[in-house]
Amino acid sequence: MHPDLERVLIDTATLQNRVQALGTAIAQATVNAPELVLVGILKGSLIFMADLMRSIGREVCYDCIAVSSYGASTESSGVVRLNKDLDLDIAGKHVIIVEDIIDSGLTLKYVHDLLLRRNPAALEICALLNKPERRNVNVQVDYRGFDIPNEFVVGYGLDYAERYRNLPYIGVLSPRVYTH
Ligand SMILES: O=P(O)(O)OC[C@H]1O[C@H](OP(=O)(O)OP(=O)(O)O)[C@H](O)[C@@H]1O
Ligand code: HPA
Ligand SMILES: [Mg+2]
Repeated sequence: MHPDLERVLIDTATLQNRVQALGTAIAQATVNAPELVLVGILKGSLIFMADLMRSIGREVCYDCIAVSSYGASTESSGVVRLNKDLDLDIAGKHVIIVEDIIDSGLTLKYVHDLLLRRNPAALEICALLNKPERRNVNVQVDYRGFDIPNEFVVGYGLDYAERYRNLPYIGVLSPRVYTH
C-alpha cells in the first residue's frame, strides 16, 4: 500500500469484477441502440473508461470532455471549468457519460446539462464511485459501481493535486497529506 494512504478501500480484483458487471449491464441495456457513445470526463475517468469500454461486448465509440473544479484541494471550488469539449457530434446517439466519482454532483450536472442541449437520443450516466453523503446537486445515476463513505479517495484515475492517479486500487488518503 502507498504510504500516504490510510487504507485500501477497493482492491484491484474487486474493481475489475465490478467494472465487468457494469459493462455487461450496459451491453444488455443498449441492445436496441444502433449507435452507442461513451463520454469520459477527464482526467479522473480515464482508467475506468479504458477498462469499461473493453468490458462492453458490443460496438461502441468513445470521446472525452475535460472539466475540472477541484485543483489541489479536497473540496470543490464550486466552479466547473471546461478544458476540452467533445469532438464527436452526439445528436441522435445513445450517450453514456462515464465519471469516476460523484461527490457534490456539480461536475456531472454541468456535463449532463451541456450534452442534453445537443439532442442525443438518450443520455445516461455511469459512475464508478458515489459519495451519497456529500451530494449538493441531484443527478440520476443509471449505472453505479460502489457507494463509498465521506472520505477523500485516490487511485484508479482519481487524484489529489495530480498525484496517485496510477495506483491500481482505490485508497483513502491520509488526512495528514492535505491538512497542514
Ligand atoms: O461531484 P463533484 O463534487 O463535482 O466531484 C467529482 C469530480 O471531481 C473530480 O474531478 P476534478 O475536478 O478533480 O478534475 P480531474 O478529473 O481532472 O481530477 C472527479 O474526477 C469528478 O470529475
Ligand atoms: O474523493 C475524491 N477523490 C479525488 N477526487 C475527487 N473529486 C471529488 N471527490 C474526490
Ligand atoms: Mg481531481
